[in-house]
Amino acid sequence: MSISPDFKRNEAVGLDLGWLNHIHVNKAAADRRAASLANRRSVKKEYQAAWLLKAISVIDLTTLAGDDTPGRVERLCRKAMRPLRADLVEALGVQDLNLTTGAVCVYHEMIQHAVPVLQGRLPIAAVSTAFPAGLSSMETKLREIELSVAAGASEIDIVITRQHVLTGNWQALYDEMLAYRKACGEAHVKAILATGDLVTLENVAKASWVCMMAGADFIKTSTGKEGVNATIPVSLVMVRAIREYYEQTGFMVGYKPAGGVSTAKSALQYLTVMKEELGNEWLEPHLFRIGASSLLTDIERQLEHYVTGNYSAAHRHAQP
Ligand SMILES: O=C[C@H](O)COP(=O)(O)O
Repeated sequence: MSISPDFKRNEAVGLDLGWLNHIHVNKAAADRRAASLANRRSVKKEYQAAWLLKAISVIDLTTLAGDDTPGRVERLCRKAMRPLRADLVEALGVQDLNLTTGAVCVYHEMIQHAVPVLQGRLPIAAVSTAFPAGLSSMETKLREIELSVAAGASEIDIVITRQHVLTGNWQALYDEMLAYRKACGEAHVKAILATGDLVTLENVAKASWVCMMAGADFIKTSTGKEGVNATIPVSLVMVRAIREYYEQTGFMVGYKPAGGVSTAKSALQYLTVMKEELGNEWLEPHLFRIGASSLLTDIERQLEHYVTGNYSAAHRHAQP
């Protein structure tokens, strides 16, 4: 991650149940705001290409499939380092940008195949802690984090234990998150809330707060494996929690919508949410990522249309 030297990493501030008791989510208002974002053109047409390039720079280019192979991961890494076809880079006149995605995101076992291709030029995010359900022993999950960091991951995407949220056991969630944060050491930790499993937006808000209070560097919506993954209403709740946490503590926590974000249009909506709710500072890769496996293909297609006026079939674009 390119982080400015004075960036102050979030630290555990202690579990304050008083903050949680104040949380109230107006679901109807969140839904209305989400609908207004979906219905309006989020970015003026003349700026769309620039915004799509920005979107590419914050993608955690992901492959998290049971049939992942070393070859697939190596292709993914090469794509992450050169996410746009050379002719499009030239036509857009953005050779000097040296555009890359924000990171690649893989299973622990695949880190070893990403390392030689990326050679430290891009962060490797690993999903550790028994992704996606997280239902292994704590000892196993902490060991997995340590092994992922030792193998070369500089970002760890952990999954929380959903039952702690569903039973209101905030102390257990705090303790778990704190232990993960400690096991990560210098590696940054993204807390996956699996919001599709959490039933209410109030639970999403409370889980966001507890994970931030326990030192999460990012809060992330989903594993991509829940029935419902990233949505705009959930994002509004989470980014507002990030804003309030910043107002209370001075710590800037990052946000990562993930799962089902596959169109350029939806990426622009998430960028708009970040810009309007948190401001331009939160549009940089150290504070914003989009976890996605197929989004880049659609963005490349839209940029080709911008350059040539035509769409080519999606299969013509290199799939990671
Ligand atoms: O963390 C990222 C997600 O697992 C990717 O989900 P996706 O395949 O729906 O883009």
